[in-house]
Amino acid sequence: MDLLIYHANQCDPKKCTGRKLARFGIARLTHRISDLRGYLILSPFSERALSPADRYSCRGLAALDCSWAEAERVFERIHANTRALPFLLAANPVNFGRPFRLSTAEALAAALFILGEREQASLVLSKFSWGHTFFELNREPLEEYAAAKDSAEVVRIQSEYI
Ligand SMILES: C[S@@+](CC[C@H](N)C(=O)[O-])C[C@H]1O[C@@H](n2cnc3c(N)ncnc32)[C@H](O)[C@@H]1O
Repeated sequence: MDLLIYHANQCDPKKCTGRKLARFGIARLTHRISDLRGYLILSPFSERALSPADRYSCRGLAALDCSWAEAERVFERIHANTRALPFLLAANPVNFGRPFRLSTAEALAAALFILGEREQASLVLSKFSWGHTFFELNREPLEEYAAAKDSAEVVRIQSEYI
């Protein structure tokens, strides 16, 4: 699946997971919001949860690599085609153990897993020393979300974990 990252240039380049994915040719970077057209955009502010039913409804997946402090303002400019990821724990060193606050790489990998693209999900996180920890921490909910029929079922499953 095609992966696109809108990059807002707000992060420490050494720690930025989006830049790292681009360096490995796993995702493309863009600085233009208009390039996101047609992509399913991963947004923690979306009212709709991602589910396997989204699998064929987009040309690819997009994330917005920006600072968490600026995220609400950046996402104000994005209106269509957004999806939130359900309850999952971050494994990255900056937000380890925090629910919902995933790095760009974790968000893309989780979305790929839910959409049935498990090999690509593993490839995304294989570039990070903590990548396997994300799957270990979240294996059970990820399996359940990936087997859900639609967004409403994902939300129901999520409520059992919160
Ligand atoms: C705010 S940026 C932070 C990037 C961080 N500096 C890094 O290097 O990975 C993380 C992006 O991943 C996606 N993301 C993270 N958590 C998410 C969630 N719970 N639901 C949907 N998307 C999420 C969003 O696209 C979000 O903008």
